[in-house]
Amino acid sequence: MDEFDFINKVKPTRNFSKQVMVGIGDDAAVYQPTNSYNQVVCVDTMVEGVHFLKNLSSPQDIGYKALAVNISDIAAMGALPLYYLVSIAIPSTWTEDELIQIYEGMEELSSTYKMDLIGGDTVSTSDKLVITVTVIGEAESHVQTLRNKAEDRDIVFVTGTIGDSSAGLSILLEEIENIHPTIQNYLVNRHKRPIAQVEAGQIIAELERASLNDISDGLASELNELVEASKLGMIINEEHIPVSKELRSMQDVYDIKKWILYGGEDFELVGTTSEREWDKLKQACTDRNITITKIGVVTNQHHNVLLKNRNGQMIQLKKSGYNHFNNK
Ligand SMILES: Nc1ncnc2c1ncn2[C@@H]1O[C@H](COP(=O)(O)OP(=O)(O)OP(=O)(O)O)[C@@H](O)[C@H]1O
Ligand SMILES: Cc1ncc(C[n+]2csc(CCOP(=O)(O)O)c2C)c(N)n1
Ligand SMILES: [Mg+2]
Ligand SMILES: [Mg+2]
Ligand SMILES: [Mg+2]
Repeated sequence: MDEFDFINKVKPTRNFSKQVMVGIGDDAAVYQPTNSYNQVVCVDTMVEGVHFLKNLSSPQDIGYKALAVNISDIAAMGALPLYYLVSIAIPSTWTEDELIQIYEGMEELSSTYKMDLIGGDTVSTSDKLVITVTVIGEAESHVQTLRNKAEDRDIVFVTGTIGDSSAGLSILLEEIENIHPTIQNYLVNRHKRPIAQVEAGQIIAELERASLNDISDGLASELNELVEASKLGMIINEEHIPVSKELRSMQDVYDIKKWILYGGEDFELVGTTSEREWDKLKQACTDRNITITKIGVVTNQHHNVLLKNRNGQMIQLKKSGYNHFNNK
């Protein structure tokens, strides 16, 4: 494979945005930001063996997810994704065709948001494939859906359903078996092709005040990030955490609770807003067919995340979940 030839192959033939002055082909990309918008930038990396296994995910799925997880961070900032850059470290175990398919997976998702690929980097590596995606987005300058914006008595909410991705991973890794094929397909797809909650993020961005986070490391971990940043506490009602009918159907045989609380990679949004604004948020989401659920309340009485379980007992939800250097 030739480095320059490869770059030419992944170079887009056209840009959606007229604000891109220089895309792929020079030392850096140049784009003109929109007046009165803030630029919002994030980067997340996926590593073969850590975030995906080559024999269990297609190259398209890997590309799709590498971009989706970054769009999810942009959504959590109440912003819209515009541009992306891709850095890829390639070992000899990957063919050029497979690499092009990774880009096809990203292109499939980026075209739904009309995002432009404006740059990146291509290097060789000795062992595992590493893909790093940077996404640049924009939000109107008043938007501030930050982790430290929670206040006493806020409603804690979450979009979608929680735990599916992690259960899907357990199926992929053959940690569990004899699951009905329809349920398997649903859960594995939730793991391989997470849907970033951009539209929900846009609705939340228009509230007077909201704290927001996306769920990458697990619900317990992200809730703890919100309370740490806001210097408050939370009481979460376990029975109110939304769980898909597919995951629910497994509860008699498997411990679905560990997937729901600590699994991660749901890429749903979790946040808080005032009681008054909650009704408005719920209605706006319902109108757009977006699932959003109240799961608890913020309190200034302590600095922990407490979970009221099905027996009415309060337990502390620790910040455990996915941690690269200290897992489980
Ligand atoms: N190596 C690093 N150097 C500089 N900043 C970093 C580094 N790693 C993380 N950060 C910053 O730390 C903050 C938290 O990063 P983190 O990766 O935990 O968030 P996240 O992307 O929402 O979570 P996840 O990576 O699980 O999706 C972000 O502001 C991020 O830019
Ligand atoms: C093969 C394989 N083993 C384990 C996992 C689970 N996993 C990996 S990283 C992560 C948290 C988010 O990552 P980050 O914090 O880097 O954004 C999770 C839950 C997986 N996806 N694939
Ligand atoms: Mg990150
Ligand atoms: Mg995040
Ligand atoms: Mg992230």
